[in-house]
Formats: sequence, C-alpha cells, structure tokens
Amino acid sequence: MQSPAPFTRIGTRGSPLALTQARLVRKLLSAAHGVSEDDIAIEVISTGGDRSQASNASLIEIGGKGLFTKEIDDAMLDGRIDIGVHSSKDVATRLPDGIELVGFLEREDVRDAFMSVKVASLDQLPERGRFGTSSIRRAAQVLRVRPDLTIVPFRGNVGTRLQKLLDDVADGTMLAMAGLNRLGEGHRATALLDPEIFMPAPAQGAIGIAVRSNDSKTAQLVAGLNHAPTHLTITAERAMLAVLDGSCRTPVGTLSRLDNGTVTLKGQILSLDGKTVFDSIASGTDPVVVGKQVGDDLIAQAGTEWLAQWAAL
Ligand SMILES: NCc1[nH]cc(CCC(=O)O)c1CC(=O)O
Repeated sequence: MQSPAPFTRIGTRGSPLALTQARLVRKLLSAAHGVSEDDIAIEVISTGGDRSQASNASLIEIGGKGLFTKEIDDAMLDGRIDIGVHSSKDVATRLPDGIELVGFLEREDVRDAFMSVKVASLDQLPERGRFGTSSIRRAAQVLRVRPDLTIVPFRGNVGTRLQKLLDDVADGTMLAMAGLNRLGEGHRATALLDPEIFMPAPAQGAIGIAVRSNDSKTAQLVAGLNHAPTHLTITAERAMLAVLDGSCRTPVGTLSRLDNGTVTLKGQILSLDGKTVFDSIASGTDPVVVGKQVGDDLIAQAGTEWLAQWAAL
C-alpha cells in the first residue's frame, strides 16, 4: 500500500545541530496546523560544506557562499522538499533565484562561548598556547587580544571538538552558545565571551526558514513561525553583510539591538591577524537602510587600498 503524501517536507543537513533545528521546526508546524509530526517529512541532505568539513579545507574555503545550503536549495527547486531549515549565519546573502528566506525563529543566545578543559577563560591560556578555530572571524578576534596564541584548525560537532580538547589538539576553542544550548550542551561552555569585544557572526543564533518564491502555500504554512524582532535584526545584519560581501572577505562581526522598533546595529571588520579593526554603528527603523549604512561606512573607513589586499582571497 502506498503511504499518503506528507503534509510538507523539510530538508536539512545531517549534523546533530541541523537535525535538532529541523525537528524544532517540525514540532512548531505540527502544533500550528494540528497535524501529526509523523506527517511532516525530514529529508537529510549532504552539502558541500559537510564534505569540506570532513576534509581539511583551509580557513578561507569554509564559509564560501552557500556552501552549507546549495544542495538543499537544489532539492527545493527540484520539488523534492518544500522547506529548507538553516542556521541563518550559514546562508549566503544572495540566495539562488527562486528561493527566499521567509522567516526566522526567535534568536537563541547570540554570543560565542569559550571552551577549554585546562583553563577558565581566554586570558588564562598559556603564553603561545594553541587556539582551535576554523573561523577567520574568531581567529582575528582572538589574536586581537592574544597575539601570542597560535591558531590551529578545528572543526566538527560539539562532541568531536570536546574530544579534540581532551586529546590536547588545542588548549581552547570557541563556538556559538546558540548551538550548545539547542543541543542541550550549554553546560559545556567554560565561559561566555563579551559580545561587544567578540562580536558574533551576522545572523548567529537564528534559525532561518527558506521556501520556493512561487510556493505561497508553504510560505503561509511557515508564516506563523516567524519571530518579528528576530526578523528585523537579522535583516539589518544581513544587509550589512551583503554590502561587505560585494567588496571584501575580511572577518566580519556584528551586534544588533531593537528598542521600540528602532534597530541599532554595530558592525566590525578586522584583518586576519586582528591588528587592524574598523567599527561602525547606526540606528533607524528600516533594517535594510541601517545595515547598508554600517556596511558602507566600514568600507569607507577601511579604504580601497586596505580592502584590495582581500580581493585575491
Ligand atoms: N557552520 C557552523 C555553525 N553554523 C551555525 C552554528 C551555531 C548555531 C548558530 O549560530 O545559529 C555553527 C557552529 C558554531 O559556530 O559554533
């Protein structure tokens, strides 16, 4: 006997965090529409990002445009799935034609956490210690305050990273508190980092929901899941990133706030060694305008000569 068609189909990467996020969206959809969770399919899709994480790709290669979403976008465009659930910070600022990010769940903790099995905080790491990260933003931010440290590549899910610390591959590492919390592993964080100094990645901590642009039925299904304040701040952060993406690939950090409908956005770009830092801030009620303003100002401050060195990366 043929089983009935599912109510809708979610596509996700297969990492423990991605699966947890997809299951959360399934649970919310099931509750919102009074359908059984069994009637909402979850299709696991391997992405280029998953494959390069398994290999030893360089710092710059990881985080390339759409690396963690391309195959999920393709499955959506082919009609194999209806909804893409993503960590918003892994979603390129320019989506493929026919795909739209239509909603964001309420943002989790936006901060990065420090993790070590030896010391309680970043400043306690031994002189010339090894810091594990494959993120150019985190490497730059750490070197800014601890130029003596050596950055060593560090990838994998929470369990793998913890094992690497136990195996003494590095003396400390840093990862998103949001991911730890979603996995029920928040207690693994050794210390939370000050987000004014360690500015999070644009859109960190927010689950994004993508659908086909011409699929108004699915857009309506997910509309009630959107958290408006998160949507506003993520829109500002992504608008800033879109400006920077167009002209450079420097490490980028950002921190936004919403008070009575006014978005305040701080943005920062750094050199890889953390020695050069540009900061900007803007406020307003239109998140796209605010984001562009911060992005444009950062580019103006940095100047074409400084930015040119990044063109080849
Ligand atoms: N590609 C890595 C990635 N993408 C999203 C998260 C964490 C969850 C989030 O920021 O939403 C992580 C892991 C990390 O940075 O520690």
